[in-house]
Amino acid sequence: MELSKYAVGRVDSIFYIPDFITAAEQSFLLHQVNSAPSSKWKTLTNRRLQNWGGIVESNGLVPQPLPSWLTKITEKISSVTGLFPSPINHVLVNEYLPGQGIMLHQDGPSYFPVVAILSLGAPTLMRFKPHLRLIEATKDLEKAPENTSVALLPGSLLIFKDAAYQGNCKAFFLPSSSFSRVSDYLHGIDESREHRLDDNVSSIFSQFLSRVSLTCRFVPKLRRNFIKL
Ligand SMILES: O=C(O)CCC(=O)C(=O)O
Repeated sequence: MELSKYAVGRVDSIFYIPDFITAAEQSFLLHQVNSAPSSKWKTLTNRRLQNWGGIVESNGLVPQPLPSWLTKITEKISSVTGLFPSPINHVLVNEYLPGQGIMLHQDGPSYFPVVAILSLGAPTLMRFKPHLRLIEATKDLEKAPENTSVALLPGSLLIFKDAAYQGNCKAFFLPSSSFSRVSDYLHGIDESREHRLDDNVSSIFSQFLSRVSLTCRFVPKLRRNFIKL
């Protein structure tokens, strides 16, 4: 796939593929998410989540196999995008009720610096905001780093490559051309029922349905499970 055709926003290395999956695939995935035992859900203040693939610790992943309904979709993401060096081995399922969101953040250093987020259910808006250190580093330049937003419709795939995955990207043998400025950006979703695209585009989404997202990543370093006696 020629990914550059799907580049969006005013920040490099963000890609948006609409209709990445069909309505039937969406219903299937939602059904699987909703069939998980209630113990699989972790409830946070502003969303709830399921963790699949194992526990990500600062020094790697204590792996658990992904269920087949997830390997099928993650294999499709890997093969279509060609961005992952090995099979995706970690998926977070987030569920947001109307008005819920996720605060601006950067993903942890254990992940390979590419994220693929599949959206199901309600639409929303993902915001990218320059990190303070990028604002500082570019304050003498003519062009200040910009905020950008991407509307995420159900069935779409958002990809961004984030060198801020602390960054010793060379360790992953990425060509330097694939390093991205997104590394210096935070991403998040406002806790609001209405999402304004940006100052120039006045579309507003009102959310009535809940939204479910699948955040798919690859953790290169695996840790062996151990039992303490
Ligand atoms: O739900 C989303 O689209 C974003 C999730 C996210 O940023 C994360 O899991 O780190």
